[in-house]
Amino acid sequence: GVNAQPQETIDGFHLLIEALKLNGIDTIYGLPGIPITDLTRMLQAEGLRMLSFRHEQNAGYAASIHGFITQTPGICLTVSAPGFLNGLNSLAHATTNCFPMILISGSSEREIVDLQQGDYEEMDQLAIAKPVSKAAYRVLHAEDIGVGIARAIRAAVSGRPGGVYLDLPAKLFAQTMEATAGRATLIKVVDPAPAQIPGADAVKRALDLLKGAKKPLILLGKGAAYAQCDAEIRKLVESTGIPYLPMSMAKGLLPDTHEQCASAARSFVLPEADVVLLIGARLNWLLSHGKGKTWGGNGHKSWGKQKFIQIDISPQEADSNVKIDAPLVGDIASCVAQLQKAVDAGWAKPPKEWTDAVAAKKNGNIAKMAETLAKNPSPMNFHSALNVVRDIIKANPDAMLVNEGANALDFTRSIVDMYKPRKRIDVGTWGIMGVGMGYCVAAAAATKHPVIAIEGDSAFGFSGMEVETICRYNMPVCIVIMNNNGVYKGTDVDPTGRDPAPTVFVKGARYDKIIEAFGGVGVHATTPDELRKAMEEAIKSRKPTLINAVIDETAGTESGRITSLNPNAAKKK
Ligand SMILES: Cc1ncc(Cn2c(C)c(CCOP(=O)(O)OP(=O)(O)O)sc2=O)c(N)n1
Ligand SMILES: Nc1ncnc2c1ncn2[C@@H]1O[C@H](COP(=O)(O)OP(=O)(O)O)[C@@H](O)[C@H]1O
Ligand SMILES: [Mg+2]
Repeated sequence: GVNAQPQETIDGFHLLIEALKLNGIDTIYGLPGIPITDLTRMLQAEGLRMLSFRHEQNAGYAASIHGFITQTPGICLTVSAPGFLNGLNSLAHATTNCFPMILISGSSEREIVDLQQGDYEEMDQLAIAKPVSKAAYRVLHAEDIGVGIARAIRAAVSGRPGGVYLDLPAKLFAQTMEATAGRATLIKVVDPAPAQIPGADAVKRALDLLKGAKKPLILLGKGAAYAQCDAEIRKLVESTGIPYLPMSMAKGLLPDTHEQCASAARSFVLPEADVVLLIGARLNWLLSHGKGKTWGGNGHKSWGKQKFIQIDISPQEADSNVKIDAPLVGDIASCVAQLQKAVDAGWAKPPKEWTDAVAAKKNGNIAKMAETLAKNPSPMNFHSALNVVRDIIKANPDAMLVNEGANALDFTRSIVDMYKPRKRIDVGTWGIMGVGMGYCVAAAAATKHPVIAIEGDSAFGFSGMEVETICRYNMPVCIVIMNNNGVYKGTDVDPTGRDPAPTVFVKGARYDKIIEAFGGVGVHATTPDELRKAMEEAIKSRKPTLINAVIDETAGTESGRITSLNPNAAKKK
């Protein structure tokens, strides 16, 4: 017949890119190589932001925290086998922390993998990903890419968010199909994180318990921050008048300076409270599993009498550690809305003796801390350095705060007040070191706000090479390394005299020189004034900056706040 129009075709590369764009994905964190190098070029050419890292682990941490900040899955893209394995840490981190992310890795052909015939970077990646992910899928045919992306997104963000693995064998990308038919296979997911309304009976049970409390306490977890119903949460806290404790990444949901914030009285309110309302917080190790000394311990008058209400989207979380008297299963926004209705209908504030007792304890501790912060020892210690950081964050409440280390983490969490939600992003549930620089890239890419990273010198070392990445994209990141010359402190020695101790680093290390290699601003700060000036300049200039803050080597304690988790070595005979 007449010369038929050549059929327009579409290949696997472009079906994948169009499926991502169709679902509002605009940023990819990854590292090029076989079989995805061309994919990274095409993603960029098609208008997605393709952020390329120096180690896939950091790209993965970036993707995981992108998910926490935006409620859309962060995407990490890696090559097969070694690249995939480097991404696994962050996939497990995302699943553990309930952050939505998708790890997409190229892989070898099934025929060769399944016969173990020794393909280039051969590995059964799907099988290896399953145990550390919330869900894991593989796509073999181009017409299934639309379903694969839809399933991965829905699995990542619905219910309890988590890490999802999507395995794409190399041959998939070059497959082609007729373009119109191909595009018809793509799915734009509808309502991927549906509201989960709590049952009326569960709401009533929770309210009856909370109404009757003499010493109620609200515990806000990172789930409450993730839910992005900030005004509703603030209204519930303020309209009930109940004191609240924010977990690390829930800080800023209400300003830490809020009169109902009980952080400075944590060790008083946990054992004393008679009813505890958990909102998006698990009673895991961070809360001493809801029992033991932290909660009053055996023999304490509240022992075994405390009642728990738990708002959580996971129906299985209740009773994981202690009996939950009123599980309220649903998404936080829906659960808080139901509770608010009852509060609006009339609510008695908690007894004055309770709120006064909390305030007295809190104000006493704040006064003590103020005394410590006012000291100006030389060399600087964590307190005098963080007193500066505290002022900088107060003056720049929109800045993102990345934080990791042991003392560098624990002191920052208690000294640096946060004023807005989802600004403090840190090691999370696992206490994992190495998230810092990946988090900085994602925080800069996902929020456009300036990013301040307070890093232990050991913690920084896990991802330090990404300083080049931060400079390459010219990101407004100000890294402050709390350089106490070691893991926890810098004073250990090798009793045999042969080597440096396993916990110390090069004396007087000049980390600030590293960033100068990539065109960034390096500062060596030995006083609070030098630190303040350098941070203010970095915020103003928005130039990538690394400040090497020299901290007293004796200032830290082993493992910071969690010293008790260290096993006791048997006493030498
Ligand atoms: C991946 C990984 N490796 C090792 C650790 C163990 N660890 C390590 C190695 C820390 C570093 C502490 O040293 P730092 O310099 O970062 O902080 P401070 O000196 O301020 O305490 S904190 C901690 O729990 C970890 N949590 N995660
Ligand atoms: N939108 C949501 N609605 C309800 N629960 C949520 C939501 N998002 C996350 N969660 C829950 O929040 C909890 C977060 O707990 P966790 O990570 O232990 O916080 P933290 O460490 O701050 O205490 C998880 O149990 C998770 O299921
Ligand atoms: Mg250190």
